[in-house]
Amino acid sequence: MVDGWRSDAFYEARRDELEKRVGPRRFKHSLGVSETAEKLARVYGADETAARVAGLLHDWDKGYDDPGILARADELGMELDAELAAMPRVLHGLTAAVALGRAFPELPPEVLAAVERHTLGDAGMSDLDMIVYIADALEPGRKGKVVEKLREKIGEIELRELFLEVYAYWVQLIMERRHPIYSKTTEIWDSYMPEQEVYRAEANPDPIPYGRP
Ligand SMILES: Nc1ncnc2c1ncn2[C@@H]1O[C@H](COP(=O)(O)OP(=O)(O)O)[C@@H](O)[C@H]1O
Repeated sequence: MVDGWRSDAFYEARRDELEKRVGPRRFKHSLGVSETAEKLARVYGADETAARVAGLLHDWDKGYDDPGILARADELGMELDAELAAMPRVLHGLTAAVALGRAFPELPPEVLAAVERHTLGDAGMSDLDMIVYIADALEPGRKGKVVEKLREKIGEIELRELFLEVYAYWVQLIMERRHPIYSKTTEIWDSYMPEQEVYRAEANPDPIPYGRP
């Protein structure tokens, strides 16, 4: 029999608690993320149980309103810099990772990391981190043409490529909604880009290279 955080009993108990912590729409979304993450883990050869559990728990703290999540971070002893303190909507993954780690010490760090990184992403994300990030965007409750196109790519392209496509889609969406972008977003993006060769023009004998008027 499997016990601890990998057991069905653990999953079912957290699922029932989650149902009381968030609204019905968010609860359904979390079940969708859990299922999608498990499927992605199967396709990409990652730990299916870890993906299923991290997907279920990713929005553990999403039930708090803006002042509530700031109070929660404070209660947990988290020190937020001024930028994050001004972006309460992005904090629920960060607080959830700390809170879940304390409430359920048997949860492994890789599951907590995936919960922590599901909103803003990070440099050096693990396969599991990417899987939960992708599942959050592509679970069956998310609608739209772009989402459908991205869904079709599951298993067709590498996990990292799929993650980058989903990340780019989300950042674009945030811009379209005229929401502020977290300042480390470009740094995170660049960390996945191959090193660019710095363009250096050949020394040109003509000081006005594009011709004289
Ligand atoms: N790089 C970013 N910069 C600023 N806001 C972001 C960024 N990524 C996501 N967000 C915002 O954070 C909020 C929570 O996103 P997310 O955690 O992915 O969704 P959910 O918790 O609903 O599954 C959304 O309002 C989203 O637009």
